[in-house]
Amino acid sequence: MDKAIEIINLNKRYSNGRGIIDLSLTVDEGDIFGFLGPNGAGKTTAMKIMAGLMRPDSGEVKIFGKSVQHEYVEAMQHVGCIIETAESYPYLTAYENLKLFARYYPDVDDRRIDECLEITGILPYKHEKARKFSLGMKQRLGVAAAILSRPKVLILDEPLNGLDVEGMLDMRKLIKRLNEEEGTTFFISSHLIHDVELTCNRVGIIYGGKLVDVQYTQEILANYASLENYFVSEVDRSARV
Ligand SMILES: Nc1ncnc2c1ncn2[C@@H]1O[C@H](COP(=O)(O)OP(=O)(O)OP(=O)(O)O)[C@@H](O)[C@H]1O
Repeated sequence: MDKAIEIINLNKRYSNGRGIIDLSLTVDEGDIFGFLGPNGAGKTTAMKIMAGLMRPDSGEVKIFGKSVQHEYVEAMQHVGCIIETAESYPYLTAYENLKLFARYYPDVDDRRIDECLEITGILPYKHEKARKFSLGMKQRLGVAAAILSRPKVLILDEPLNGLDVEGMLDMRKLIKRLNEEEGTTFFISSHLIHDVELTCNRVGIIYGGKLVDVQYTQEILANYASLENYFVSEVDRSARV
C-alpha cells in the first residue's frame, strides 16, 4: 500500500511554549484517518503545517513522497484542504462559488462542477446564494470546492463541528462515498470521539501536542467497549509515562 501522508518528526513551539512535539505518523492510501484530540491538543497546528500554511520549527510532511516544505507545488497537487472553516462567498450562488475556484484548475469544466454539486448533495441548490445555506450545506459546498480537481487526499479540520445530527450524517456519508467510490484518502481532525469511531478506519490520538497512539478502529473495538474507553485509557497511560 502506498503512503499517502508521512509526518516526520514535526515540531512547532509557539512563544507561550505550546504547540506540537516530535509528531510522526503515516497515513496509507485509502485510509480515513481520524486525528483525535481535545481542544488545544495541537490538531490545527499540525494541519496548518500539512497544508503548507505554517512552517514547522523542524521536521517535514510528505504527501505521496513529495515534501510540503521543500516541494510545495508537487506535494499539494493531489491535496484538497478545509482548514478551520469552509469559506464561501455569501452573495454568490453555489455554482458561482465553484466557478470561481475552478479558475485555478484548467481541466475543471461545468460538467465537473455539476458532478461535485451532485456528489455533495447540493445540485438542487445550484443557483441559490450561499448566504441562505445552512452550516451543513456550507460545509458540503466547501467539500465540493475542495474536490473539484479530484484530489487524492482530503485534509479536513473538524468537518462536523457545529453540525446537527442530520448534517453530521450527510457529511459522514459524503466522506465514506468519496473514500469508496473515488478512493480518496482522508485526514480528519476531530474532538468528537463517537463520530471518529463511526467515520474513521484508523485513529491517532494527540494530547498535549504529542501523539499518544495510532490504531485501527477495528482493533480498538475488539479490545475496548468503545473508542472513548480506549481514548481515556491511552490518555491516562501517557500522563503516567
Ligand atoms: N498563534 C498561536 N500563538 C500561541 N499559541 C497558540 C497559537 N495557536 C495555537 N496556540 C496554542 O497551541 C496549542 C495547540 O493549538 P491548536 O489550535 O493546534 O489545537 P487544536 O487541537 O486544533 O484545538 P482546537 O480544537 O481548540 O482548535 C493550544 O494550546 C493553543 O492555545
